[in-house]
Amino acid sequence: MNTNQNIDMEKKENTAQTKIKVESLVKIFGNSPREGLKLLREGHDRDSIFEKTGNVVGVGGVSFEIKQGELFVIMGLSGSGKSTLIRCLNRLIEPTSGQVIVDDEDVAHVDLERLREVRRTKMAMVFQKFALFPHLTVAENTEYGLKVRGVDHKKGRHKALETLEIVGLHKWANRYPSELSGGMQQRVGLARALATDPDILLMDEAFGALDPLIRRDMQAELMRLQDELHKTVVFISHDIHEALKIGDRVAVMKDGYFVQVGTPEELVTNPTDNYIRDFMMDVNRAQVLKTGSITRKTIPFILGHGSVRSALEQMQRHQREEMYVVDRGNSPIGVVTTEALTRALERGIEDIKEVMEADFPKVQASTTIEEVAHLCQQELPLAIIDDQGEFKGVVEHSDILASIGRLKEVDGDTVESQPEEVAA
Ligand SMILES: Nc1ncnc2c1ncn2[C@@H]1O[C@H](COP(=O)(O)OP(=O)(O)OP(=O)(O)O)[C@@H](O)[C@H]1O
Repeated sequence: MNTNQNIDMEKKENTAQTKIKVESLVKIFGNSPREGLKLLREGHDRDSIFEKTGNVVGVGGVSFEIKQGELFVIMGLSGSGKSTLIRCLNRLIEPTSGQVIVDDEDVAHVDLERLREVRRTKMAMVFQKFALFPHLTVAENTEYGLKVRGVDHKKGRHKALETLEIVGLHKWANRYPSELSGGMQQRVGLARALATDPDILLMDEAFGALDPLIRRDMQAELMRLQDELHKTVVFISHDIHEALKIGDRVAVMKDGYFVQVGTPEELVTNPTDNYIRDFMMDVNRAQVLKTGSITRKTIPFILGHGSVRSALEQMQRHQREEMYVVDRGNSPIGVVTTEALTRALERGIEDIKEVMEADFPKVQASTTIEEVAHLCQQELPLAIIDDQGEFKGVVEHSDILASIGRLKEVDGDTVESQPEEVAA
């Protein structure tokens, strides 16, 4: 039995600082957007505004905040307003009203010169169609944004090669886009955006043109880059699986509005209406739910606080067959079972260290249930730790099975043990 599993899933850093704050953003297409806006404010819906004025409401008034380092996905069906919204953020499309505050500055209302500066220094966009220049090499394409900014060739080339290395394409620097596969071309698109070192990446259906397998690679690549570079990413997708897989938070958009914004787990376990519920119908919950959401809070035994006898008494009181032992920093360091403790007592062993099993399954709370499902075969419950390595509780194998629907629905609630206070 291989019980020493330590699935090391780095939890994404999500600092508290707001990077983008969008307030009541509206975009109305047509000849008389002001008239459309007036009707919108009077409470008319999209269809009614179209009938009365011929104007199309692309975005009907959305407000949201994105944190520094967050990967925020806007997901919706065709025509829901995703592209319009993301283009309003850098004003490739001029908003009709509302604010787009980036680092305390309302980008929706700065003059064109300042807007160009913001685009050059803070935001870069990655498009679905790659938009590479066919007559330029991979390195030249990557360097392009830097050249436009007036960075000298030597420096620009150095930065381009460095960035190509990050996306794994440095060996292809002197090739032309036509020699590359679709996935590789999109990596160049990504490298070109990253080369300018923007704080914010705007990605409009960036992987939409890729084959499923390559798309999966690119999703993994983006998540890896995100962990490494901590950019703020706004990612548009019409694919709910992609959205739930890569997003720290996902906004589901419909007819120009956000229907629900939440973490993938919140959307799966707590859809606010039938529209969201329908989307979640064919989602594999095990791929979305984290072990942290089914962790049973349990009281561990603190090493140094007692003897074999006191550990056994504590376990009997809690009717537990096994109990994790933590050090004074609350890190799990071993597990004891009633059987081993009883045998130790019979043999007159008093020190818990001599009885403790140090080989046990340890899993980070941010690991998905799918990733730990194979550990169901093991005898011991999983010790769940946070990203600082502190003990959070245990997951029983029945919890894993229940969460993926084989025994019963858990609906993401934390399953708690009886919170009886004991002196350790
Ligand atoms: N330039 C435009 N002029 C008029 N209407 C537009 C224009 N651009 C978009 N629209 C309309 O705005 C609405 C939102 O379009 P948008 O392209 O933002 O949707 P989307 O969710 O990105 O769709 P897709 O996934 O197909 O790109 C649609 O009804 C669309 O017809």
